[in-house]
Amino acid sequence: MDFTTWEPVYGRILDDFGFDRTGDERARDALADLVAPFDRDRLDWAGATVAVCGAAPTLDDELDRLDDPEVDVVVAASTAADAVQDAGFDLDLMVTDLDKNPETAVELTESGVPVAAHAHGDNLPAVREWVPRFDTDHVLGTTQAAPVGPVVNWGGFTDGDRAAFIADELGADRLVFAGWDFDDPTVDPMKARKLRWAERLLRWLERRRGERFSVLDGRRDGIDPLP
Ligand SMILES: Nc1ncnc2c1ncn2[C@@H]1O[C@H](COP(=O)(O)OP(=O)(O)OP(=O)(O)O)[C@@H](O)[C@H]1O
Ligand SMILES: Nc1nc2c(c(=O)[nH]1)N=C(CO)CN2
Repeated sequence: MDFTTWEPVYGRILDDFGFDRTGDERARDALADLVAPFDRDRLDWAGATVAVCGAAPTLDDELDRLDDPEVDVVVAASTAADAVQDAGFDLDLMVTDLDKNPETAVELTESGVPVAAHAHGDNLPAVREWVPRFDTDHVLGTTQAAPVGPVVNWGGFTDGDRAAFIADELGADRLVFAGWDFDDPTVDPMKARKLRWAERLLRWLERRRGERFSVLDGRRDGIDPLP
């Protein structure tokens, strides 16, 4: 997705949360100074079935979905990367805003697994602390503001839905999901609100793709549509 398509939705997210666009831009610029252009051809997922793993408590019970022979690529959001690896599955990409398990991201880049590292207005200290520790060859810098230099914006807000937008941008043929619970009673009110947005964004993405994400089955009527 290009920024022109993303920007109106981004504006609604900023309004809803009261986030400051200039804060996102400042973090983006700091990230741009720390990363190099990422060769997207190394992640050519054209025709692939991509499993997008979220970090809901249900993930452990759903990891067997990764055993499906149809799954070609595994992407994990934030702490889902640890669960996926602990269960013995190979990871193709970790997507993170560095707020929970940045050590995992360091280890992954050191072993040649790409990490999509996100900068936003509320994680600038983490960007400054952790991105310099990554192996730069294996970092894809992302922003939710306008893309600049090596930092891309292919859409998405929370780590998990951003992972789905990245898979879409990289040509995935089908997206399947593990570890998603939009109604998770264990999350705090801010996280619950972010999950509402993740759900809306995935609905938007599936409509644009002409796909039906099983993770949204039974929920579509209750989702406030995006353009
Ligand atoms: N019930 C859930 N609890 C947490 N994350 C969930 C849940 N369901 C889906 N997810 C997805 O899993 C991702 C990773 O969650 P985790 O709590 O590890 O990360 P996070 O760093 O706090 O994520 P974010 O900063 O994007 O909110 C979330 O970004 C979200 O997209
Ligand atoms: N400015 C800002 N942007 C975000 C934030 C956040 O807390 N602040 N959280 C996100 C996912 O957790 C994604 N983007």
